[in-house]
Amino acid sequence: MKADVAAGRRSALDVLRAGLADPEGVEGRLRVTDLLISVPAIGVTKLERILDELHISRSKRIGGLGVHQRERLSEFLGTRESINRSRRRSRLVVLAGPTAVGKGTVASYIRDHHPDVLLSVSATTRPPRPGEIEGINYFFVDDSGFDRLVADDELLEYATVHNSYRYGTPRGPIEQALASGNSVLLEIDLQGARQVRERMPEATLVFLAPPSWDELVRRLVGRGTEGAEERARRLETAKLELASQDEFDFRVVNGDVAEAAQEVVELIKTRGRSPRRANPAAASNAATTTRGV
Ligand SMILES: Nc1ncnc2c1ncn2[C@@H]1O[C@H](COP(=O)(O)OP(=O)(O)OP(=O)(O)O)[C@@H](O)[C@H]1O
Ligand SMILES: Nc1nc2c(ncn2[C@@H]2O[C@H](COP(=O)(O)O)[C@@H](O)[C@H]2O)c(=O)[nH]1
Repeated sequence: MKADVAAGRRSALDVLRAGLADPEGVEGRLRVTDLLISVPAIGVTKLERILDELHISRSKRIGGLGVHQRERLSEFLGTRESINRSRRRSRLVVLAGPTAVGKGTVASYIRDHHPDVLLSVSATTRPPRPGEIEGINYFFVDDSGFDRLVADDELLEYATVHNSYRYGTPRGPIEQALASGNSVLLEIDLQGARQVRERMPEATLVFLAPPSWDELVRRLVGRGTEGAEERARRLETAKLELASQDEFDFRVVNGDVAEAAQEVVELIKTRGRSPRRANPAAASNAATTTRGV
């Protein structure tokens, strides 16, 4: 029975209800500690705190709970289950990868074709490029505006990218979207991806890889938005980013924008998490998802 709860085959609330209905039955004789510890993400430390908050002693069995203890435990498990349900439905996916690989292009394609996925809009101290729109591409702020966002803890993560400008992910819209069961896509750099992993370990990290180094350089030069010095700086960072692929859950090669976007959307919409390591197999010209092994 405990194994059923741990594996998600039966909810802890169902077991509690069965135990209360039949105090002498199998569920009724189950200790509350055993019930709680079988709930995913409740470990020994949390267990102590929860028992204290519910005013239930360690030795209590479900069938022996008093009226108020029953109410408190039912409410606790009910709330926990509804939070878990909404977390299971929603996903946070981080798309990272070297400069000019096409992160922004793939992310915009997803925004335009999959309006159900929230594409996070970052704050940055970088000045707008021609055609970039405030609130769509970025929230453009000056240094003191960015300092304020940091001081007010309004950013989920932030970093100085390519040793030049600061970029950060506003926390509020993401928390709102996840709480209401929607999926969120962050298009950020490697430092930011690492911070998100630290703060939200349930996030899925996707590495967008170029078909080849030469193609990456072609895309950067072809975009024409950076001078030679800035391009050189970005390519230096790119080498470090390419070397970090193993930290990601999945690797998608951006050969064709629509195909790469489709691969990312499938990762957003499907459930299972991968083991941590992405396979840095040779890149191909097509979008290719490589699962962690
Ligand atoms: N699959 C693709 N095939 C050919 N060109 C592409 C592809 N994807 C993106 N590009 C082009 O590559 C250039 C860089 O793309 P984009 O600006 O989206 O990269 P990025 O990863 O967001 O870069 P950065 O990290 O520097 O902001 C753009 O000119 C874009 O049109
Ligand atoms: N850590 C973060 N990195 C971000 C964020 N938004 C964008 N980025 C990354 O910055 C570089 C440069 O972007 P560009 O628009 O100036 O070319 C790129 O790698 C983006 O992914 C963010 O919120 N946090």
